[in-house]
Amino acid sequence: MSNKIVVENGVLNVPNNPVIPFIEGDGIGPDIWAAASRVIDAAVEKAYNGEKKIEWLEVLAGEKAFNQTGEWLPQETLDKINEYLIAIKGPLTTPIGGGIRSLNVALRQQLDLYVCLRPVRHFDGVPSPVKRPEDVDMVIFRENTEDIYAGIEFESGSEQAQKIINFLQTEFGVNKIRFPETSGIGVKPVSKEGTERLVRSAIEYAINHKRPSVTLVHKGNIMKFTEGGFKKWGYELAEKEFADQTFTWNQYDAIKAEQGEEAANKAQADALAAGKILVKDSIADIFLQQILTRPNEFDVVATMNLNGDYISDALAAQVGGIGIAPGANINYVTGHAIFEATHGTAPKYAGQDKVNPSSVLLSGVLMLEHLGWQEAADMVTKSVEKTISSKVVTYDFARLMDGAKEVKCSEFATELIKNL
Ligand SMILES: NC(=O)C1=CN([C@@H]2O[C@H](COP(=O)(O)OP(=O)(O)OC[C@H]3O[C@@H](n4cnc5c(N)ncnc54)[C@H](OP(=O)(O)O)[C@@H]3O)[C@@H](O)[C@H]2O)C=CC1
Ligand SMILES: O=C(O)CCC(=O)C(=O)O
Ligand SMILES: [Mg+2]
Repeated sequence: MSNKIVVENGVLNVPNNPVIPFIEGDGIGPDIWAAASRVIDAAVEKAYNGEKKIEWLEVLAGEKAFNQTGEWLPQETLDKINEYLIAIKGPLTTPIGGGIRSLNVALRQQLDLYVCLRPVRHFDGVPSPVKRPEDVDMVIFRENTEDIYAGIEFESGSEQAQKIINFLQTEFGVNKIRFPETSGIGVKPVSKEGTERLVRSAIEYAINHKRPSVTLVHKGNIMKFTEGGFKKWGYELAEKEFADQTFTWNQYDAIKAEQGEEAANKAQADALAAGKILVKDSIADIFLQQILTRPNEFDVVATMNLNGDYISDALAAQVGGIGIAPGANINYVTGHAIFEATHGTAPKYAGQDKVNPSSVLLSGVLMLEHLGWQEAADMVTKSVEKTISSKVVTYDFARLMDGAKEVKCSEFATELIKNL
């Protein structure tokens, strides 16, 4: 039997010995990947008595790729991930202000991994800056291919920036560019198709996981045709494709305008009592306040690329930080997916065997669940809970916990394996 994962009629077919490409990553990547892969392998071995085993295949990206091949993201890496469908990666460095564009973003764009899925929940015993971290249980659906992350930017003073500014001024009468001589220019594409496939995935997830609401987060009051478009298209999609399963605030407003507030309240209450999912929206700035003050009100969150990047780190902080925040980049149509930590390369800790491997490990748990290997996934999750509850933790948690025993990244993995 082939050891390739394939999609057949929209369903993943996973052999017992699937080949899964991995990118080790820059900075802390080698430390956390070594630790996390040991735990994943041990859990799979234990859960299936050796009947299943992942055949890891290293593919290169980032500094390791550049040093070995002269390329930051070799075509062979993209080809292998394309071929084997599912991959996992450590973080990759992106220089600020100049140099290469993000390899992380490039991977998502080139494989069209349009959903960045980032579940955020609290693990018992994890130290948190908020009083009730257990109230945070949200799943972020971040659009992963559009927005200002498309990388269409022109430097201040460049011929391109000047041409665009001149064009805007002469063709469209734009007179609002405050300092036209020295402005850099960025372009923010947000499309109906891009919004629809993201919001569709978020609503399907809410239906499949029995989540009561989907919140569209946007800044549509200011960016009317990009972020405002996202909100409009999101509501339209819910009402068109999920009419029987959802009730939207858009519908609430229409009923209120025609029949008054009482009728709108009743329609919403009836819809929710019938098990429909509430599709609502929130403007991004107040959303960042409300996830802190009343996190109970939010479940599935659908948003654009930049908002999703900010929201995922902010929410991660409420449940213990990015050291424990997992993620996945998925194309639900082709079946391609790359699982990856939410955090970056934390260069100051590179090579110190110090940081928390939980983010990439829990991304591995998402991967195991995606493969249908739920037993192994549950085993890792339970071990993380047990190990943290026993107060054996890496530096990031130890500095916030009384009476904790601080261990290295590799020692934490060994403890996790013991607790499987
Ligand atoms: N998907 C990806 O590959 C991503 C890549 N990046 C890239 O990473 C580089 C560094 O980015 P930076 O903004 O410094 O953000 P990082 O996420 O790399 O690090 C910021 C801080 O977060 C904490 N942290 C990160 N990872 C861990 C971990 N595993 N365990 C414990 N604590 C952790 C550390 O906090 P403390 O100092 O408090 O100990 C660290 O100093 C940049 O080039 C950036 O572009 C960034 C995000 C995602
Ligand atoms: O690609 C990068 O360097 C940063 C990306 C990022 O912060 C994220 O995807 O969360
Ligand atoms: Mg980020």
